[in-house]
Amino acid sequence: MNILDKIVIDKRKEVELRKSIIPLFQLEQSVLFERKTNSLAQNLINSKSGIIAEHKRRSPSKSVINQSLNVQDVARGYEKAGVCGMSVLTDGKYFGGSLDDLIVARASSNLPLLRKEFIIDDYQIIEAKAYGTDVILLIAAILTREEIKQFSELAKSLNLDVLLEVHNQEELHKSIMPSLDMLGVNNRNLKTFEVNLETSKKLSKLIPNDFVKVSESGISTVNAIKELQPYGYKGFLIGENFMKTELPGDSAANFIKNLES
Ligand SMILES: O=C(O)c1ccccc1NCC(=O)[C@H](O)[C@H](O)COP(=O)(O)O
Repeated sequence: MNILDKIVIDKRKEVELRKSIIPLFQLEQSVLFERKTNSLAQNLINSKSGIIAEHKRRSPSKSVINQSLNVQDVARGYEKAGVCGMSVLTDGKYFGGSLDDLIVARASSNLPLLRKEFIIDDYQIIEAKAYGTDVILLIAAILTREEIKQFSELAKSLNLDVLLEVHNQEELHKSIMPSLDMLGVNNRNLKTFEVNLETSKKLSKLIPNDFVKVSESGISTVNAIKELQPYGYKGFLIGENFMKTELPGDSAANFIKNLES
């Protein structure tokens, strides 16, 4: 069984447990549920650099990235650096994240926040909104077309942006629909962890121009972004390259300075 299948099996159990602890109606009473959201897609369209910076402590492909930072400092640093949005991993078992990370990031910055999660149930979208998210991620590799439609339409009804992630042509063809805002190409194969930026280049011409194009994973140089921009990419999701440093905000600031110069 590959890691993605394992993550999804664990996630189903986790979500059932969460539902039994905090029922939906209680999530809908959160103060943040009424908050006016910020659009990541709009920020990317208006930006020259298009950086979405991630908070990532560890991952299945890289056991430890950085365990010593606090989310507040990371969020403030990213906002000061001028990123377009922040991605917050909320999975605990495989990435060491939590919904508390999302709350702390929300309290520390006004950036559009992406809940980076393996969404397999409506409940997680309501939860995302209740914890201050602006954007949800849907991963085509773990969802049917019907689920993508159901989840993206629910997210849009809550004024959340939707980033749909694909890794190959088949996933892309299955997923295209009007309820998506951004189409992300993950350069990492989530089943084998192989990373190749050519994936973004290859798939770019198949993505209709109605969607904001985002390239995700394995980006560590300004040159990589300069190579991807002519393919129509407006957003670049970067995790490890910033998080492996002592001051991710400063790394992001230098990166953006070099990109825009
Ligand atoms: O990063 C992993 O090892 C991973 C494994 C299995 C599923 C998802 C995984 N990562 C999630 C992401 O998409 C990345 O955290 C994100 O794109 C940033 O990537 P990077 O800049 O390479 O840290």
